[in-house]
Amino acid sequence: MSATIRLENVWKSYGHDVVLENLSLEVAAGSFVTLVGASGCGKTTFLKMLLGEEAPSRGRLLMDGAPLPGEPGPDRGVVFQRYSVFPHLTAVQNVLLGLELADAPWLGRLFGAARRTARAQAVTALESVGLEHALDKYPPELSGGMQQRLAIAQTLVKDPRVLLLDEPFGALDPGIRQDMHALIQSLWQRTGVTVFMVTHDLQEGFTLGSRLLVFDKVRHDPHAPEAYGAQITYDIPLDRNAEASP
Ligand SMILES: Nc1ncnc2c1ncn2[C@@H]1O[C@H](COP(=O)(O)OP(=O)(O)OP(=O)(O)O)[C@@H](O)[C@H]1O
Repeated sequence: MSATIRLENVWKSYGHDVVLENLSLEVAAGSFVTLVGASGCGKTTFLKMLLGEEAPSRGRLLMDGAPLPGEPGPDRGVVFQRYSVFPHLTAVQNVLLGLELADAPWLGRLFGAARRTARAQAVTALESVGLEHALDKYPPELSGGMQQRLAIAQTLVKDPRVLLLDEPFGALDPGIRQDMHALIQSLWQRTGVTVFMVTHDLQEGFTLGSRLLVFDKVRHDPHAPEAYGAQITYDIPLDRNAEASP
């Protein structure tokens, strides 16, 4: 089940440095929101707040009407541009670890039948991203695109309600990117998860999602560049039957 996200007058500052100012937004469950904006305007900070890694300085963040948990949890999955996977674990062990940490957070291990079930889930997740032939390979033996597929499987296996993607394809070659676009869209259509994806590629932003948000700093004080933060300057519904239906 995917989640509705609501921001009410959200501000984020680091000390005196205002990064994001007064964001208000309602995102329907099952939306695919792409985020674009100049470097340093706070897109990653926005994702970190949704993840629960950063708290808003002011305002409220709600998931399905309830305050968003103040720490990361399995209901919100994240994939970064790089380094999301553990190099010393095989593909299947990487995915299994995510499940073990979610289900047995203190021990970090499952045993017996629970472990066998978790392993089967991990294999299914790897199959869903096209890595069925690489179950026992280590990340350094995988291409960049395959590593990102692994990172996506590691996140999807926990059946998140919100998927946060921070330039997940930014480091990949154009041909591989096309394959990844097809993959992420089919996963979105199949699961109906609510997606937020940061990208530097405007075309990617326009073609992948169901809604495009542009972040920009519109207020400037030349004597105090840190006094104002970025706002959402464009909120564009894209021509794609809005939400995915799971
Ligand atoms: N933990 C932190 N402490 C202090 N300042 C921070 C912290 N994290 C981010 N910032 C500042 O917040 C601003 C926004 O950073 P953020 O990474 O969110 O931007 P971005 O839009 O994702 O940039 P890019 O597109 O280059 O990845 C930057 O000025 C950054 O220096």
